[in-house]
Amino acid sequence: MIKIFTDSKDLSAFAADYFTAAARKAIAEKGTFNVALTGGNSPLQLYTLLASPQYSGSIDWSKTYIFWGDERWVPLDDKRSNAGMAYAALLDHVPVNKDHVYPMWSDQLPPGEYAAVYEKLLRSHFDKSGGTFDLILLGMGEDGHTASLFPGTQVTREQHTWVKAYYLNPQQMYRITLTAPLINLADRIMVITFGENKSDALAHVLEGKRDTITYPAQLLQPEKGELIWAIDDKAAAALSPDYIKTNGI
Ligand SMILES: O=C1O[C@H](COP(=O)(O)O)[C@@H](O)[C@H](O)[C@H]1O
Repeated sequence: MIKIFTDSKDLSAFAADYFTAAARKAIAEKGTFNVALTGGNSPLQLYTLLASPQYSGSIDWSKTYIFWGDERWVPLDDKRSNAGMAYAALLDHVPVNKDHVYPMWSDQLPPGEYAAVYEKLLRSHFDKSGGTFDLILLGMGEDGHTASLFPGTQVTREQHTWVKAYYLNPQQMYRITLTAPLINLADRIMVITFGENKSDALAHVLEGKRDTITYPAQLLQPEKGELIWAIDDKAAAALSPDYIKTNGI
């Protein structure tokens, strides 16, 4: 499904409503809400909105467990940190239990070891709380990457492991990421994508020939859950009218 907006404010309000509804449903049904946050610029407005009195009061943050879809392997006070951004825009302003927040970062372990620890933590958390992620938020880069599943990387071929870390040469940094086998178990995936610089990649991802090595966002194919692309009209510019007619909501 895709939902196209002409205004980023409307897009973020839609995403905030979606987030809130997912949280309320999960908490009503099983007592917890398990969500993975995304990084980059796209979710900033959403996080700010969720922190506002209009939204923050409608979620039981004490029953909310926060994970991440991916991370740049930098400390939280580094301006590139996805978790640092989420704390500043959202988590520092809502009554979430800080012990229920699991950034993908450790200053004690190297990234590869921490990826295994993070996977263990997720498996044990899901054993206790039941199910997997109620919601995974993601973005998409102009190269068609999502989470830290970058074009041409081995991690796009992963079939079993849930969390991987690897050195991303072009960026000269480690990345840590959930992999497609775990992402696709989620009940809901929402990908937030803005801007004309993403229109070519988005058209390839949604309408092009399947090539998940070149366009890793094509890996998003939930087994049973819902996948929704919340995009602006600039990102949607290269989609065909037929595709929009068939998949638009
Ligand atoms: O590097 C990353 O980029 C993507 C896309 O970011 P955006 O700034 O274009 O919205 C993001 O989804 C991912 O979490 C992040 O690590």
